[in-house]
Amino acid sequence: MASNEQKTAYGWKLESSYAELPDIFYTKLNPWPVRSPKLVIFNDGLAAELGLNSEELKTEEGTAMLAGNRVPEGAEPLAQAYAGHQFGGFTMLGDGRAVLLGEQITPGGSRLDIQLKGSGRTPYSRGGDGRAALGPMLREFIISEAMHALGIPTTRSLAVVATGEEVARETYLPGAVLTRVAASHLRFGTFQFAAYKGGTEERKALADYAIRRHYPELESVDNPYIALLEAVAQRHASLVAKWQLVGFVHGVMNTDNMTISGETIDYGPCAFIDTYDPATVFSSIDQQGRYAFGNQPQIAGWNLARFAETLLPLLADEQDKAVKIAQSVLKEYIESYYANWLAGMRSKLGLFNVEAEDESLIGGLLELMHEHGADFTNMFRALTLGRPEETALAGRKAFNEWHEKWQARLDRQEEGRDAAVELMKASNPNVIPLNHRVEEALTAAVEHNDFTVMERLLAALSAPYSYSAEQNPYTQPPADPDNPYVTFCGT
Ligand SMILES: Nc1ncnc2c1ncn2[C@@H]1O[C@H](COP(=O)(O)OP(=O)(O)OP(=O)(O)O)[C@@H](O)[C@H]1O
Repeated sequence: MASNEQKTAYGWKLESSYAELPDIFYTKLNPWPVRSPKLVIFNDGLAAELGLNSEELKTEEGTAMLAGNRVPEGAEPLAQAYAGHQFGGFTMLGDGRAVLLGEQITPGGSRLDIQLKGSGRTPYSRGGDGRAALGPMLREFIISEAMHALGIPTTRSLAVVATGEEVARETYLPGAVLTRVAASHLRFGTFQFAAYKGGTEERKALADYAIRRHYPELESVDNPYIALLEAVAQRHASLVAKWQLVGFVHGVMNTDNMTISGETIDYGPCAFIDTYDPATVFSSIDQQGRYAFGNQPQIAGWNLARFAETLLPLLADEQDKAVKIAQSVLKEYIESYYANWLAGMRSKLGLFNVEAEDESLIGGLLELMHEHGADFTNMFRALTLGRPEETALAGRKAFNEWHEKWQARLDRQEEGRDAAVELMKASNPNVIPLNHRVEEALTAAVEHNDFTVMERLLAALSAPYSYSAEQNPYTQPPADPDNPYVTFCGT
């Protein structure tokens, strides 16, 4: 048996292909130990997928690993360098409070990054303390796992360990370390770093690595770098459409928060919209609404343009030609995003086939929802369950007319009503992480050391399309829809 097929204790089977990149891309260092680690939440299902031994990891020694106090045997942790456009301005960044323990080779043969977030200072910390607060790490755990259950590509959360130390933010807060699992942590910002700090060789090394790791089928095509750009653009056309279809607001779509794999990353001031309003923002620092719900598809396009710029020397020998190639890929992104979104909206309304009037049917509903402040998730749930009378639009003449048109449209389909309802159930989640429910769970955990509320919420969120009766308490919109209830999203 090859040595890399032997598991160490706890099920670790860590490699570090990332460290084979030129050394400008990282700094090897161990996480900084914390005072008194206590495991507060652990994801048994994910551990099993990773081939990790849950029971061993939950022991004191195992928890010490998830806290960064002990490095798994054979692991060579490192902090990754990257750059990014933050709210439009370019800056050098890097893992300022995270280390990559390594890449776990799973029983299914996947290679997944295991990262500790909140693991102490690194050369990229700038002025920061390298630490993370418990509330935001639990929030990342809940939302990322909910996104996964919704079928949306995302980084995952394996565990949160409370550190027994305080972190100084506006006030003193309990500290924590999150174990994050990702297809990789290659970001658009990693390429921006390569373009800024390295030469063509470094860019090429990074692009080759990204292709090998995420798009191996492109290795043999004529120009794999054009194919890489296209593939990343297509993954984001799909990803952002999925966000829009469930009402997810990322909140900080800086280029360092966009992945080459097409996974959602960095659950900072993110949240799901309650009432439907494209202008919704959850981040208090986003005064201009740059990252508002309705802007996300365009912002992803803007970020893709920054990514494309880093690849220009690899796309074609002449700059003009390279720019034209990039522009055409970006145009395809917009078209593909819209096609994905439209197909998803059709499914949300139980429509199998395409009719010319669908766009106005969909647009008409969204306009009414916006005008009358309808709850996004509940609206589509009510339509799925055939209970239009339970929506905020009930009794309105314009909605009645819309509803009649929609019913007639459904009647024109061959597939029949039962199939339409099944399609709607598979496309409209019964339950999403409603902000007031997330807040309630985090308040119980952080302020009262009670993690049972969070565990019940996680269970309700684990099968969002099941329409089970146990989920009912988690589908009630907030009493006060004007209060966005997003407070644990700091750092
Ligand atoms: N307390 C901190 N100490 C040091 N660096 C920090 C701290 N908080 C954030 N950073 C760094 O600032 C940058 C932007 O922070 P942001 O909050 O967007 O990222 P993050 O949540 O830490 O990381 P990720 O994108 O990996 O989820 C990142 O490079 C991050 O590592």
